[in-house]
Amino acid sequence: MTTPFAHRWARLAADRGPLCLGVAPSQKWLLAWALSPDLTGARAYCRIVLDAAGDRIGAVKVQTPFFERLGPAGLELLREFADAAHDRGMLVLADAKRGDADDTMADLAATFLGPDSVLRADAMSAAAFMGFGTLAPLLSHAHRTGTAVFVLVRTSNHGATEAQTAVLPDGRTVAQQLADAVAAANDGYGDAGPAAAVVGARAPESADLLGRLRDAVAEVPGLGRAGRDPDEVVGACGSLGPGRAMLTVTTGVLRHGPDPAALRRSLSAWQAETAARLSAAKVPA
Ligand SMILES: O=c1ccn([C@@H]2O[C@H](COP(=O)(O)O)[C@@H](O)[C@H]2O)c(=O)[nH]1
Repeated sequence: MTTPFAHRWARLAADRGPLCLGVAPSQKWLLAWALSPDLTGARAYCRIVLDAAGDRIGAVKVQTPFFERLGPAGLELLREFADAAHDRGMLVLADAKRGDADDTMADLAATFLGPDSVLRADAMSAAAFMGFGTLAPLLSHAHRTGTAVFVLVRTSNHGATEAQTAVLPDGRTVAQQLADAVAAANDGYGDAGPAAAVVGARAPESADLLGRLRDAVAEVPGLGRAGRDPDEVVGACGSLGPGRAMLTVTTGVLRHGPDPAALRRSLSAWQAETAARLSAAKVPA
């Protein structure tokens, strides 16, 4: 029997804390780390990140475009990175933000999700712009393989507000409708549903959105960004059950690279801080 993603994450979050490390070998970051902005640089970047993460971090969120731009060798590198992350006990969230018609979704799942897929991730992010129903084949595959689909509910980029807070005829915002759809997609699975959510917690309405998710795992990006108050970001996660919050930091850690010792120090500090802030934010049952 395959262990559901939600249970695997809950166990890791209890052991290693709720922190997820963003992995972004973009040309910008490779140059900032004095690496060549090509496959060689990306390979070195991955080695440094894996060394820094060791076996203490529960999950990595990999920005797939920064690997895809490197062609077939970049995809091979992404797969090697996922294997190496698994060897260190981490879960891999492929942040591909994909969405398409439903007849493509089984193939998308076969590309990204699970040990028999091309890229062997434990989860991927997906957009429901073509209708939440188009995600059904992806969710079924995720259920079968113990993986998860992180649906974009409220993203952390500034430009997202107009589309995601638009009000629907039933009075809910687009983001609220998506959060409710994630919760409904997990109906019948208890606390082990394959639908998860991305909720950038800087937005003032994020606490409401997180509260709508019921048992779904929520990835909360944006920690460590200038202008973001970690208390505000983590505080919004107070209503999530144990092992449901996945708190992602990218820039906040990467800016300490490429020195592995500095990266490790930053990761440890974020790990301790997020765990403490999350437990302080918990709403008593
Ligand atoms: O809505 C968003 C906005 C940005 N990202 C990606 O996250 C990292 C930056 O993360 P920070 O923790 O805010 O530094 C960058 O790679 C963006 O592409 C995202 O996933 N969602």
